[in-house]
Amino acid sequence: MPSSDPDQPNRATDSIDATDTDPATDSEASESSGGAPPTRSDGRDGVSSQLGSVFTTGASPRMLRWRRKLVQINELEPELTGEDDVTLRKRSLALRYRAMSGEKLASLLPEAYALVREAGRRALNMRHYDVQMIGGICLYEGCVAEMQTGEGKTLTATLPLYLHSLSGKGAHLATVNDYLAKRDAEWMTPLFERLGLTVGIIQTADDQPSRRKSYAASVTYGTAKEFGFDFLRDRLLLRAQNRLQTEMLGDGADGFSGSGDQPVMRGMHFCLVDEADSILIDEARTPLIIGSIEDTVRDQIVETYRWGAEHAPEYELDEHYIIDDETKQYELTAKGRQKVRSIKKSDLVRTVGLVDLYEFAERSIKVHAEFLKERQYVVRPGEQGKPEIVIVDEFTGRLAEGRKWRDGIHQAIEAKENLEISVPTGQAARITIQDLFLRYPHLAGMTGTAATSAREMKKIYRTPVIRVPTNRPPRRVRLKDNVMGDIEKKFAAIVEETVEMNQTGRPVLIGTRSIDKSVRLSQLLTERGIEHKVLNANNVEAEAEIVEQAGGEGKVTVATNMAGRGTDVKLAPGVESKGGMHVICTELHDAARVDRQLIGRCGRQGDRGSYRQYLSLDDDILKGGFGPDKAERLKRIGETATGELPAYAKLFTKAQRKVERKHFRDRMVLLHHEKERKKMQREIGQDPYLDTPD
Ligand SMILES: Nc1ncnc2c1ncn2[C@@H]1O[C@H](COP(=O)(O)OP(=O)(O)OP(=O)(O)O)[C@@H](O)[C@H]1O
Repeated sequence: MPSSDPDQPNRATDSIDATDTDPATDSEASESSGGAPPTRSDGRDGVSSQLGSVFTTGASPRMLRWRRKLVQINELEPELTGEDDVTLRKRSLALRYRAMSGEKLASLLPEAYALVREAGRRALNMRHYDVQMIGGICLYEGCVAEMQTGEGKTLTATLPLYLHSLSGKGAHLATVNDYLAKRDAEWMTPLFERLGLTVGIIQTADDQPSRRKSYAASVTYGTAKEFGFDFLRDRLLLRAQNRLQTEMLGDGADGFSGSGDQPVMRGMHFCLVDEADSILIDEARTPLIIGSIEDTVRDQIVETYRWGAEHAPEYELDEHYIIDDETKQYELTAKGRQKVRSIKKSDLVRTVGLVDLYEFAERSIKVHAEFLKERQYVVRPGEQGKPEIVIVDEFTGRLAEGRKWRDGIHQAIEAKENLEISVPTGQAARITIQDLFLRYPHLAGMTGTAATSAREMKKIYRTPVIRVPTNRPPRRVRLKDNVMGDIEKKFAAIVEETVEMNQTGRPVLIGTRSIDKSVRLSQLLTERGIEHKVLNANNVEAEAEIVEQAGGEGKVTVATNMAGRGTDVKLAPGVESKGGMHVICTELHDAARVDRQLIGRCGRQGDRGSYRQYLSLDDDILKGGFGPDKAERLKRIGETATGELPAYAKLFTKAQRKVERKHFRDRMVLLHHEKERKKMQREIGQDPYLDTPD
């Protein structure tokens, strides 16, 4: 559905009022407000008591509306449970038919969600909890659902993916890496298959035909990056085939003529972004760029220039070519074209199309006849001593440094002079992650830690952030922050705490801000004889495995905070009764949500767990927040101070807020500039994704 303004598509969200999550709220407050134990239903109206607490007086109209939907879904359950697999599938097909005939997805939601829940129960032995249904409804309505880590985002995602796929335009799930895309897709495939859906997985190494097949599936899992590159490649293809006329064609999904190569995507309809904070906020500015010329094509072009130059002296005026009096164009005669076809060619040149070869020959002949060394140009040593062509200005006779002839003339001269041929590699297409996701008419996100970026999400993507209650009351304990004078004292205290925890058998996870700090801590732990594993962002698959095992008895893991993201830390038997996992945060990050991500590794799904934040007066965050002068003063205080310094604790969160605000402003400025650039380009008839400045 092309929207009138391709950059501001109409979202499926209802009126987006104040966010339900207050970014300034102390996140811990909600963690302790657990409520009732995990029961399936409180027996009153089929809604679990866990949710009951959410819908008490003061609940927003939106929440009350969702609750009514949930009741409808739950009412369908007994009926569906009694039906066999074939009937379930038939129901699913009937829903698809209704959606394709134009019935509103919102009206199909209760039955669709009840079906997905039943399919999950049968195929995966996982019945969506009521809180997951609420998460699913919130995602369908175009929100970012903040669900605590370990609450089952993977299963929740199946709900909106299924519902949106019914309209037959595809539903995408964007993750942060190939590994997670594959793992989640394979995990959820049995559920989708029960309902007659197909699942596609995009991996970086996939070729075009297999990508096309994956996008043709009902639901497609892949990384944000691959979705972006496929969008760009398709757009380049459409332009090459003259099928992309104006930006107003939207994503080019409609009206293909059907000849030649086909794009791999069949449009961008709905995208659910996993780890939304990381993809939509942290990566927002990352540009995805496709070079205009691939290496093999480049080699082919270079060889064809050389082939042209080598044979140019053999062509005779009037016999092989003529010069148009008016346009001064060089044109091959029939005999000239015959000559082009018959002269010897290397394997690479032979693969060039004939029409192109004629053009190469004509250009080389023109250059041979008209462009004379020491007249129109000179050859001089350029950068790094390599000889290069410098144009002689025809009016002033001076050297025009840095200027180049266009339309391949410059390269043809380089070939004639046997110099290195400067085939441009420039950007052919470019899009930022932010722009990419703004192109989806329906966008939603899931994350464990969006509360701190709620304002930004809403402002940029118009996706309100909704905190979804946990299925089981969280029992994560925050231990008092520990402020030390400097990093050495801080690390020493961290090692002591690790030793103590280790003696009780509880697993410890230590998060650092950088790789070198994780290496330093690892050294100190080794000196104390503590066995441990170190993780940094090198091998995602191996890391996922280590993180998974980090919940073993007496395990110590040091990790940069991004390591092993999206992987479930499972507590080994017996660890829970010892107090669960203990997480040590060694420093504040620029974004509070990164800290919360680390904290979320413990106390998953109602498990016990604890964490402590360590800080020191020489932490980077102080410099980022208050500037070098104040940071230096604090550092000096820290150097002489001994013991804990609790009076300074508040300073750190203040600094973090300042840094967050600065990053936020930067991102808004980028958004503004990008918008202006695109507007300007459209006004002059350019494509903002393909006509990119080099
Ligand atoms: N409805 C359910 N019934 C039974 N088990 C469930 C259910 N939902 C989730 N789980 C289990 O909870 C665990 C965590 O699920 P998942 O990995 O999707 O969490 P997550 O929210 O994505 O966590 P993270 O933020 O770390 O990525 C899984 O082991 C899954 O099997």
